[in-house]
Amino acid sequence: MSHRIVSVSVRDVRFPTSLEQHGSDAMHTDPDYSAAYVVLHTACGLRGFGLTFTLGKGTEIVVLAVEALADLVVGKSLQDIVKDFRGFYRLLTSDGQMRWLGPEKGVIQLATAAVLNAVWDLWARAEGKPLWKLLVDMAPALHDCSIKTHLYSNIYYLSELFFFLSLLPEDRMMKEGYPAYTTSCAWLGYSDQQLKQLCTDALKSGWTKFKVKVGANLDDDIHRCRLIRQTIGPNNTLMIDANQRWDVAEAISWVTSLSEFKPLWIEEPTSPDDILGHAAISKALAPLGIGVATGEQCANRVMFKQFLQASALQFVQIDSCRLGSVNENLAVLLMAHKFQVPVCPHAGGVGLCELVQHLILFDYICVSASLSNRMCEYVDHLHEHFTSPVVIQNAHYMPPKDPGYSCEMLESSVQRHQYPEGDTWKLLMNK
Ligand SMILES: C[C@H](O)[C@@H](O)[C@@H](O)[C@H](O)C(=O)O
Ligand SMILES: [Mg+2]
Repeated sequence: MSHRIVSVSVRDVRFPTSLEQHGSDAMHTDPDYSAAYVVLHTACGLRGFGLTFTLGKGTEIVVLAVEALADLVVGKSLQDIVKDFRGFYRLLTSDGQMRWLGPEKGVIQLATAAVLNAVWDLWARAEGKPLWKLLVDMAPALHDCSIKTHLYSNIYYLSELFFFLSLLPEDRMMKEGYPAYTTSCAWLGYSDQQLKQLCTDALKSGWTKFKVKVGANLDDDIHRCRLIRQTIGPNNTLMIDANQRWDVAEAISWVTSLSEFKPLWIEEPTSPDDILGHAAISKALAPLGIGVATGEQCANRVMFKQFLQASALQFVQIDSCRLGSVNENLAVLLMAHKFQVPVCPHAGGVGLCELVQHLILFDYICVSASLSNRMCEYVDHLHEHFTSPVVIQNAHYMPPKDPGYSCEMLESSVQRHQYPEGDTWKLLMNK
């Protein structure tokens, strides 16, 4: 069957999460978790679903960017795309006029991710497999999907690495799942009472690794980290996340002041583009046993290449929507493996957990073959809007079984939350 793409639809779907301060951090104080939600329609009726994660008003710009890319997709058949997937990636990212907007960063890259996520979903559905399984079954052939440009020369030939892929049996993942940590107990806007209650509940459900937002006020951070450390005890894992709030020297002194709470990592301590700044922070914090994690705003593989080359991060946080979909994430997984730096994906938002679980399963089964110092982020928000929501058991992601990339939303949810015409928004605007 040809699976020719006959149309692309994209919708602006927003959830008013800022009302209860879900998702709040030192830089994003009123986040409404949102998605530019893409559906590819094929001549034979099969559909592919994709999205990119955004916040509130930003969504309308990403939607326009997806519409601008749609012409490059309509008329193509899935078979032709996957036969030369690398070429298709380059077609989307190298349009002579739209490339000026990035290249491969910002709004246009988020839009590329939404479209390509939908293509991968379509492919997995056409094969009748969950995406992670499609990737595992074709591991050596993935060479043709990954992005090689700008990775060559001083690092290695990406192609070489594909010959050294491991292939662990899937049984362990099917039985135990992939280890996760939770961020949704400790958003910056939550009260002490909320923090304590959510951590206590999470401990009862088997969570052992917790991330706390910091960066707005040092006294408040000391107070909140103390409260959480006391609640979770000395042996559970704590991470802290500043969402780019500091400059380099400030980051070092602030985190040093929080070192008594024994965080495993400081996430996004400074500008996400400041690679050498991250290297300086990494060096200064290493004696304290605190690593640097970053990636949720790392725009592309070339940035990751330099972070790795400069020893500027100790935890790679890939993102299923910030990078150019599976294609670019594959390149980053392989580079992280080459540098022996653990990958701990960024998730949460709306749909990011659903998407990235596929990539980290592939990483474990085919690339890293290790769980050492590795875990995938989880937040407990908005899963009820998906047709195949993530399954968490005892703080582990259980491998998805349904065909596709798990980001199809319930049509009723999309309609209710579409901005501005959905009922949720009409009600809020009339208040
Ligand atoms: C605005 C968002 O909630 C961010 O705070 C969030 O993605 C965060 O950085 C995270 O690591 O989960
Ligand atoms: Mg973060």
